[in-house]
Amino acid sequence: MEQRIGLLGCGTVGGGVIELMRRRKQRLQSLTGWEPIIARVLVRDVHKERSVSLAEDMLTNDPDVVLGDASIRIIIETIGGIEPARTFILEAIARGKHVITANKDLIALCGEEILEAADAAGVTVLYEAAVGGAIPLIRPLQESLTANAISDLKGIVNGTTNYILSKMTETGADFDEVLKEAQDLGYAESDPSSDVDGLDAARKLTILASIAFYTRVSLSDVEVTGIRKITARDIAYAHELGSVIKLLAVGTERDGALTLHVRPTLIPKSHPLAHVSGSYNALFVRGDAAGDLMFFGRGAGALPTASAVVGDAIEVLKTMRQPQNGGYAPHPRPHKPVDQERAESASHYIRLSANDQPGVFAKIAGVFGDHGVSMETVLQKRVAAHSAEIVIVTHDVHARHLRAALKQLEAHPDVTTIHCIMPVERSVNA
Ligand SMILES: NC(=O)C1=CN([C@@H]2O[C@H](COP(=O)(O)OP(=O)(O)OC[C@H]3O[C@@H](n4cnc5c(N)ncnc54)[C@H](OP(=O)(O)O)[C@@H]3O)[C@@H](O)[C@H]2O)C=CC1
Ligand SMILES: N[C@@H](CC=O)C(=O)O
Ligand code: NA
Repeated sequence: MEQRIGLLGCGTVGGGVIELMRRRKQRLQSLTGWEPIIARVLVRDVHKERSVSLAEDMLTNDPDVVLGDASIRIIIETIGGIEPARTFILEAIARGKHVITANKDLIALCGEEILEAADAAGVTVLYEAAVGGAIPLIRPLQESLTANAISDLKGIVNGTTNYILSKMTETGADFDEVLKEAQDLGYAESDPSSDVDGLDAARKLTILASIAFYTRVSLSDVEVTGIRKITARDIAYAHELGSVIKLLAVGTERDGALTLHVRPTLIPKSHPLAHVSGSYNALFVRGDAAGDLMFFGRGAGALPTASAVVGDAIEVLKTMRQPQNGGYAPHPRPHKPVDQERAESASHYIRLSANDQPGVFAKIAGVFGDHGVSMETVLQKRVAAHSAEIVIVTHDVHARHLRAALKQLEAHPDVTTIHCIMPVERSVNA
């Protein structure tokens, strides 16, 4: 029996969904007992060239044609952003349709509203593609691992920035040029500043942390630093220090309080996350019963993302008579305070420029010493007449002490600029 599906959006991900559903037509039928058909496709511009061939009468730019079609019981949303995606999804739910979405912006910001509406309407909303593209993360966290108290999430969850940093490291390529490549490959968001400024990763951490720590985390709870300030010089210094730079999303729970960060981080080359390159993503999870787990795979791109969307579609088709929600909202969850000050002490990388005169380094070292910050490694290079660039890797230091030392250095007459500050990840064997 046919099961008609409405697709909202037919760009990188939507095109991939159509292609993969065509490829797996027989399997979808035998697995679910339904014959799923993409019946209608909503786009902005019906005349635009598409990556997949579509019958003319499938395409529309009128949302009512899709949402108002009572024979369509499943909606797949691949438009992105908050509006009009939110309104379309809420309308679909109100009309009793199941929803699958790849939209992390929307789930991170309005997940509660959407999943409560779905719960009330008795329909299913799934969003495996929203975090980590092809990597199964949402379902393992909310099903296979729910018996655990999860204490740590740490990973690379943005393909665009990982592609940019990998290419800058491997080929010395220029930031703008590599960003353009990531856009051409379909990895970047429609506004790539979401990727570059760390917001996309923060949205994904919001979703992951809410599920993993069994609470409700807001996007504003996440401290975010993007990769704009990372230059070829930092990448070269990282190399000299036996490390690479990655944009890490980190969430921890200690004694019932959370810390949530997204920031560029120096990672030793011996660390497993150092080898996660290009559009690949990886997530390390620590549970009290399961111990340490590592998830790895393609985090962006048409077919990797479609893999997760179509996987969700199969789940919806299989369970259409037994709605089961995405697990993000339906039950009240304990409130857990976010306390970034509880972050454990960590080693830090600092690159600064200072006057190249006798005694200056001793003064800088003195400021660090006054705040209890001790140095593990120091690199110093003369970059121009009277100007030296100094890279300091500290021993483990609490953020409060480092902030105080840096504040004093910012005002120091011999320090011209503090270019870059990043935490340093310890080697797993350390
Ligand atoms: N690209 C990736 O690797 C991944 C993307 N995602 C998420 O998937 C979603 C889609 O991303 P992606 O496919 O890359 O985006 P694209 O920009 O490639 O595609 C967006 C599609 O939505 C359509 N659209 C945009 N605005 C409207 C509107 N107002 N009304 C109707 N249709 C509209 C566009 O129509 P038209 O074609 O006519 O312009 C286009 O077909 C986003 O939420 C993104 O975050 C998740 C994981 C990975
Ligand atoms: N822009 C995102 C796409 C997938 O979520 C990324 O680069 O990871
Ligand atoms: Na996923």
